[in-house]
Amino acid sequence: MLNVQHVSGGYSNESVLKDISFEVQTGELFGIVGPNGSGKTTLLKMISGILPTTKGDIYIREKKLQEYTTKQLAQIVAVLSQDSSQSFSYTVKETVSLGRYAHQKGWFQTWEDTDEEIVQRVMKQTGISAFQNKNIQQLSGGEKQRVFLAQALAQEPKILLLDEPTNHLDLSYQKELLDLLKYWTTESGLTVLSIFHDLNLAGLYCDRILLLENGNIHINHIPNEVLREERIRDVYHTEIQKQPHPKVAAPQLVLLPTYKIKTKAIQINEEMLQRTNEYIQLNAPAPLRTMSSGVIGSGIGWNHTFVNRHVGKDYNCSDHRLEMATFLKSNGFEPSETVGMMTAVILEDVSYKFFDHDSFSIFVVITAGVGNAIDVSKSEHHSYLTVPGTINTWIFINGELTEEAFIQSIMTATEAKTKALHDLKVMDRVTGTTATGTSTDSILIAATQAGEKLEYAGTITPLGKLIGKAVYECTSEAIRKSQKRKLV
Ligand SMILES: Nc1ncnc2c1ncn2[C@@H]1O[C@H](COP(=O)(O)OP(=O)(O)OP(=O)(O)O)[C@@H](O)[C@H]1O
Repeated sequence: MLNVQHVSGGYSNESVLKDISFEVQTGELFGIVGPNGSGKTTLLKMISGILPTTKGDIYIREKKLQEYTTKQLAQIVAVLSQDSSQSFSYTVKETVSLGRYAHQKGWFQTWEDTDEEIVQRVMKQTGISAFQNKNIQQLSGGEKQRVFLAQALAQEPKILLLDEPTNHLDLSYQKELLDLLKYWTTESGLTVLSIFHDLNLAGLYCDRILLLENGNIHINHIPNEVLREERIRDVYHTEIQKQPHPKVAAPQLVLLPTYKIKTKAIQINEEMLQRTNEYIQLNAPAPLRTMSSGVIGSGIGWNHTFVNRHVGKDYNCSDHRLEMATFLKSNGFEPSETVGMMTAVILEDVSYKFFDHDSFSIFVVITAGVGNAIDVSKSEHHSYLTVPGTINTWIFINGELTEEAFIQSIMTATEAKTKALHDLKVMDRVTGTTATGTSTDSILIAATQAGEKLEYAGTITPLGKLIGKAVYECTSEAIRKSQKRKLV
């Protein structure tokens, strides 16, 4: 659809673009990104025919750009530029209707039913029908942006060139516009070339991204390859981190602020632990990076407060997350900053230990009841029943963990717990075999992310050794305490 071949050029004596070549296929959503001044707008101006090239050629549908008349080009290419806002005193509808110019015939322009239909349709698609009779001068930046987008769409182009189309739009219109562009490229074969400053939006929506650096193509590839951490760091000269989008297979980048509120090196220990008959609570002086399976605050996050709540054995609730959130709120906790677990164990039977290594330390807190003990290798013999967690393991680490170390911490802790059950000969009542855990165990790994960097937490690493020992000892002690209580 579009073929840019060895294009160079710029303004008067200043050459901005240097030997640029790339192709865009029909139906592609093609992103152009790059730092300020890298030549993105210049490139778009050349493709739209506003700015001449000094070298090279641009082909649209295999025909050179210069061979098109202005009107012919307007039937194929529509442009939404950054400075579209040069608004004369037109109404919204009049402004959109100007987009039909390229399709009107003869000296005396006629307005036909199809023109009206198209104008109404694009106004609806861009959400501006309601104020079609308003003067464009009276609109907000985002509303104007949508009017000029509607004007470009009224042109019924085959190629849509957009210079930062989302820069005035609020979150919902950004998403709506990009969803629409994606829909039109996928379903109607519209070809879209768009400049993006927001690399995450580019990563989320584009089929391919061209990264410009000082007027040269740094790379033209799929988003995952273009948005590599080292590449973006080098080209944009800033610290970022790449992570997968939580819902779709797209890369996302987060900025790493240089200015961080530096808290004093904190140490999580038993002085921070408080217990009532109703719950055990630990308030960290700063948010901790967490990975957990709590009823509240599960998954990966940052949390301040940790609550292990006692509930009766007969606790039964259709929405235990909501019920727990309500409980937390009514006790003065902020659910969005809390990892919350439940247990039927008497909280007095909690076991906790602090272990120190040269440069890091861990604090482990465990409640354990084994009424629900299960041998995982034979769990098919059990019916599915959700009851409050019976072994709740909290592991606080005063150190900086990698993602790998978080996951390995869970593995190491699970092995240690299983060994404790084995050594105490805790049995699965249904199968008569040694239990490996209980049916609803919960775990929390929470790290201060300050101090020594701990790459790994496998069983024979320094961190793994501490976790293994602490979890084994605390689980054993907590089980013994709760078993003793039953015998009394
Ligand atoms: N009309 C102009 N006359 C002379 N030089 C210009 C003109 N417009 C842009 N330039 C220069 O060309 C270079 C590339 O500008 P361009 O607008 O293409 O960059 P960009 O990548 O779109 O930047 P931004 O992200 O800031 O929008 C810059 O150094 C800029 O100063």
